[in-house]
Order: sequence, then C-alpha cells, then structure tokens
Amino acid sequence: MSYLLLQDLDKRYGATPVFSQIECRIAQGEFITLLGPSGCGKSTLLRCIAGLAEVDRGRIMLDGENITHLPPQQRHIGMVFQHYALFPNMTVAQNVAFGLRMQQTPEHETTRRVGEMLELVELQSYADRYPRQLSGGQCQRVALARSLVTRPRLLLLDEPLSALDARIRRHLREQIRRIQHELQLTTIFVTHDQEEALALSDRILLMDKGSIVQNADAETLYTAPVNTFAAGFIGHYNLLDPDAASRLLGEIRTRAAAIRPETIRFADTGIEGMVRQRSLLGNVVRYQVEARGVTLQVDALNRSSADLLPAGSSVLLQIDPAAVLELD
Ligand SMILES: Nc1ncnc2c1ncn2[C@@H]1O[C@H](COP(=O)(O)OP(=O)(O)OP(=O)(O)O)[C@@H](O)[C@H]1O
Repeated sequence: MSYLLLQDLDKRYGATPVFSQIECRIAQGEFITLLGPSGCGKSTLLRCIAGLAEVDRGRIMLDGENITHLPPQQRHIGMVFQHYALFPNMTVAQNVAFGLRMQQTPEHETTRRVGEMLELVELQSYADRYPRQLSGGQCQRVALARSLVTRPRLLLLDEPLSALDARIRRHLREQIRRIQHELQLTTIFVTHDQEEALALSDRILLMDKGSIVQNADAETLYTAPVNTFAAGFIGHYNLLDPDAASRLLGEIRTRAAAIRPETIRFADTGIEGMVRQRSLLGNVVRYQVEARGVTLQVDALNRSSADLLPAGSSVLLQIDPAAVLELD
C-alpha cells in the first residue's frame, strides 16, 4: 500500500490552472524530489499536501487517512521553506522546542527531545544562540530540527538550500539525506536544481506546466528522458531537430535526437569536426564542436593540460548509435 497517495489532483488560481491530474504513489521512507522550472507548480503542490492551500479536485491520502480537507495542524506534516522563518527573539533551543510547547509536552520530555534534535543536526553547542548569531546554513538546520521535533508523518522541503552558497548547500544536502535515512522519514523535496535532485533522490517527479512529465529514479531520468523537455532539463543533452540529426548522422531521421555530451568521443576515425570553443568545468572540459553544420557540446575528462584542444583544432568524432535517443 502507498504511504502517500496523490489522486487526480487539480488546482487553479482563478482561471489559471496551476496543475492538473497529478497522480503519484509514494512509499514509506522514500525521498522524492519535485523537480521542474520556475512556475511549473512544485511549491503549490507541496502547499496543497501541507494543507496551506486547497486542491480543487482529487484526494490526498496519508497513511490510509484522507487528509484532503484537514487543516494543516491536524495533518502532522513538517515543512521547511526556502527562507528560514525562525523566531528572532527566541534562542535556537526555544525555536526547536516551539512545536512541543504548543502541544503542551512536559518540560523534561521537551528538553530531552530538543537535545536529541540539536544533536541530529549537529548544533548542540548553539542551543543558547539567537538566529541573528547564526549562518544561513545553521538557520536552516535549526528550521529542520524544529520541523522534525514533533515527529511528523511526512517532511516537506521547499527549496531549503537555495539561499545558501554552493559549498554549504552540498554539505547540508548530505546532512538532510543522512537524517532522512536515519529516521526513515518519507520526504518530498522541491528544487529546480537538477544536480541536487539527481544527488539526493530515490525518485524524481519531473514537472512541466502543471503536469508530471516523468516519474523515475535519477539514473533513468538521466539516461532515458521521455521527451525533449526532459532531455533539455536534465544533463546537458545536445538536442537536434530531425534535419540536424539527419545531417550529423548521415541518415534520414524523422524524429528529434538527443545525445549526451559525454557519449561523444574524439577518435582516430569518425565525423570531421572543428573545435570552436572550450570551457573548463573542473574535472571536465566542455568543447563546442562544429560538425556537418551542427554545433555540438562534447565533454571530455580533464586529464592533463597537455591534452587540451585549442579552438580551431580539427577533430574526428565517434558517436555511438546506442547513445542517440529518439524523442518527441
Ligand atoms: N497565490 C497565488 N495566486 C495566484 N497565482 C499563484 C499563486 N501562487 C502561485 N501562483 C501561480 O501558480 C503557478 C505555479 O507557482 P508555484 O509557486 O507553484 O511554482 P514553482 O514551480 O514552485 O516555481 P518556483 O520554483 O519559481 O517557486 C505560477 O504561475 C504562479 O504565478
């Protein structure tokens, strides 16, 4: 049985549909990511699950209970937002204790559970600080501890990392994954960052314009996108219309083709091309290569600076036919 079931959900604001016919089954303990471009309806869907917005049609079942019309406080769902809404006049420990105080949990129990949560997010020594004395990443860990302390049935994370710098983001996302795994907590994470989604998720729901375009694990989404939107959003696929694909591959193609830059190789024989530009992405070098009138991105491992090809180099490209996806 699914732990969380979203059935035929529709939502509109006035005449504008936000999402429609959302269907999804989520198992207990799964880490699901809602991924999609800005405005595709991710946050609104999350807010509907939390009870902060109403769906116009459909049913939301959590652990066998129909929660579609329950007020948020009766859903027992934890939520962390992009901007940490900590109480500025309360210490870290008081912020974390807030939900328990509202439930009138006995004082000794509150102290114990707050201590456990601060340990979980590695902020034990910050208990008496105020939010203004914390970094952005620390604030988000407090927000996480605050939403976990009441032992929610479901954790919803709405772009909790997007206001943080890249290094802190990576560290905190690993921490979130560890905590989620330790607590076996069913989690839905919203992001528009594909790298974050691929790194974190058991399963990704890729959304576009209010619909789920693909529902798959990271590997499937990366290697087998279902259409050109999915291929354009995930990885850095070369997307070629049928004309360009026919010219490049030297055979008639009637559908669009998608080729991942890392599946194209420089070789001793193959399609003639010319390097136009290169950019160093750290461990990878991304070349822009012109071949048969088509501009391609080709990724190569950055093994040594002696191997780097300058702009203007003639190259021969090998494209494995199995790596050419046909898409609509
Ligand atoms: N309260 C509201 N009233 C009217 N329209 C809204 C409201 N909230 C969201 N929308 C619209 O619904 C659509 C989906 O918004 P939503 O915030 O769910 O997108 P999102 O995918 O989370 O985007 P982002 O990544 O930018 O946060 C957008 O077109 C937005 O303008």
